Amino acid sequence: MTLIHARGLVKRFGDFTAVDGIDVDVQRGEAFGFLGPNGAGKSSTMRMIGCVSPPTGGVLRILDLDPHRDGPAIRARLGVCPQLDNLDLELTVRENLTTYARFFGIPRKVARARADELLDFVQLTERAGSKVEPLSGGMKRRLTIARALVNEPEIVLLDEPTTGLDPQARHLVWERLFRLKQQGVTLVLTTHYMDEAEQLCDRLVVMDGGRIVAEGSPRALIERYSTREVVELRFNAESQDVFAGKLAGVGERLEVLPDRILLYVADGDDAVAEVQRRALSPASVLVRRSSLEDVFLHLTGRTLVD
Ligand SMILES: Nc1ncnc2c1ncn2[C@@H]1O[C@H](COP(=O)(O)OP(=O)(O)OP(=O)(O)O)[C@@H](O)[C@H]1O
Repeated sequence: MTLIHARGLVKRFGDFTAVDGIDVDVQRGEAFGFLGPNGAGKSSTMRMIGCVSPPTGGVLRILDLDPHRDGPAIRARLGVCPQLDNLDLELTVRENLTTYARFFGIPRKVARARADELLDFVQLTERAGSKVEPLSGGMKRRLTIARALVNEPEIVLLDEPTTGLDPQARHLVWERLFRLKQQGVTLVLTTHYMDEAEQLCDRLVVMDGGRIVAEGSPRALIERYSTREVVELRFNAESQDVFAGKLAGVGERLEVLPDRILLYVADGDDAVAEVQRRALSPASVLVRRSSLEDVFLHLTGRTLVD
């Protein structure tokens, strides 16, 4: 079943078009991602899906309902984890959940039991009675995710779920989100981290300048828009272009970045051997598999994380 259906969806702010006619379908049980750099239009799209920002144009159906007419009914079935944690600092960890539950008309006793269950799920049981302020960034984010689950939503919207977290905290959030997905919850997330998209998303769209530039599973996108391996070469010299000229014909494609040259190749070791045959001596050589970062670079000519 299609839970989110958008055709030619547009969001304008005055003369500025933030979302420029995108088509999206999200199926039940999917983890779907919007991947793109800052300003690509991801949050604007999420806010329209969350029924807190009306579309300027196009068709949008959520849970087979119309956001304009049925906003409250849709919102009751969504869980929202915004980009910035907006937890109530005056309340305890548990109270943040029980108070939020009251907005959905959940009876006090049920709310308390659900809060305890959710605190267990996000591994915050031991902090239930403490205030929010002293929690680490990762704990706050997990509490925000728990809060988004209070109404047992069918779709959870996560706007950059791990931005600003350290690597360990990110992995813990990913692991919890993966569990949620296993439980059949539909996840829709935005991210500008390609590793996050690769870890979490069954399918994603790559956005740039308000438009969708590619769509597919992480693996399909990499297969379609990149090669199997990438050789990263760094040279000590000032002029990379000179070296780039000498590398012509090695592999399928070459990208010159300010600090390195990327060779897109089927076999990295073969390409490195060819570089050596041409008597070029890079300061460092790294052979790695292609990633979504390479897909984005190929599609837009820019790196994703700037
Ligand atoms: N309320 C608004 N009024 C005017 N312009 C806006 C508004 N909200 C967003 N924009 C602009 O729309 C563009 C897309 O913003 P949006 O937040 O959707 O991008 P994003 O991909 O989510 O990036 P970020 O990761 O920075 O949130 C940006 O150029 C932004 O400045």
